Amino acid sequence: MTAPDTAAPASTALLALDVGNTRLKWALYDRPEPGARLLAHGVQFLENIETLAEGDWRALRPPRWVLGSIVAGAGVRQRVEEQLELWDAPVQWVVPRPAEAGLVNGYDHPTRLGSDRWVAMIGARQRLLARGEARPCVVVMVGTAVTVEAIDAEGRFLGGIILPGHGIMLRALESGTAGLHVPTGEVRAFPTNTSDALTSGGTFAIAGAVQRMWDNLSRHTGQTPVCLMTGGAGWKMAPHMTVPFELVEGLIFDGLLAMARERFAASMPARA
Ligand SMILES: Nc1ncnc2c1ncn2[C@@H]1O[C@H](COP(=O)(O)OP(=O)(O)OP(=O)(O)O)[C@@H](O)[C@H]1O
Ligand SMILES: CC(C)(CO)[C@@H](O)C(=O)NCCC(=O)O
Ligand SMILES: [K+]
Repeated sequence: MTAPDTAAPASTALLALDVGNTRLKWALYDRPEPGARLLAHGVQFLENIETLAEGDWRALRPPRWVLGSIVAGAGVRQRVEEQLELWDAPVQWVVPRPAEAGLVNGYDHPTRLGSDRWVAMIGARQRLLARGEARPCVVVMVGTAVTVEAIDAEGRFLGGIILPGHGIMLRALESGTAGLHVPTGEVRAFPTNTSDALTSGGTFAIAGAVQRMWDNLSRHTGQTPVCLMTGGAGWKMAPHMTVPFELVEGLIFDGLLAMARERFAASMPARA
């Protein structure tokens, strides 16, 4: 049986959420699969989540599905879910699995891996496969915290590192020492003042960590890895990286779309 042409089309929109340590990022797509059209997107500090339903989300096309990554705690999750009551769509929060969307999870306890890390890696793997490059890959996310992951050519997540983001590093130094309270400086090869020394130190710590994981993965696989870097502060790191890399926007959203295809595409109305 086919529905009459005159019936209003059911929404096939997907709301994708990336609830980080500091901010919530959201994106509304016209359908739940890679290549979907982006209808609207935005970002809100976690303190301001309460404004979403009455504000940014008020006039949106109602999503049929909501799929999210969240690394913030239960309190934040509860507050996001309250805003989502605006629509009927139930929310699915990603919990990392032993394997999904072409990626195998090598974590000792797969569900303890941060969902943002899992989703970004799925996004990275899909991106490489889409262009026929099944190569080892280093995935870098630069945000409140920094993560650097290693994936082999077969799509096995071998392991990764977590380090403080640039902001946390500098705040830790400020609060842990007596005399370090200075404005942001410049990245210099040989810093000669405190501001430059701090800013360069944080930047080199991140660039050096990426170099180290890239070396580990090269040695382990005997191949030259691809390095994909994402996150709001990725562009700040870009001039200072020591391995070849690509800056890619929204790996988390790429990953959420790939997962949405596996979870929801079967319940999409057939296209004419
Ligand atoms: N020069 C810099 N180099 C690298 N990182 C920086 C620099 N300046 C700021 N940052 C980092 O960028 C972060 C902001 O990045 P981003 O916008 O991705 O974070 P966020 O969305 O707030 O994080 P989350 O996703 O964890 O909520 C800051 O917390 C800080 O640690
Ligand atoms: C490491 C962060 C904070 C990065 O956002 C997040 O992925 C997280 O809280 N992870 C849980 C611990 C883990 O990934 O081992
Ligand atoms: K994040």
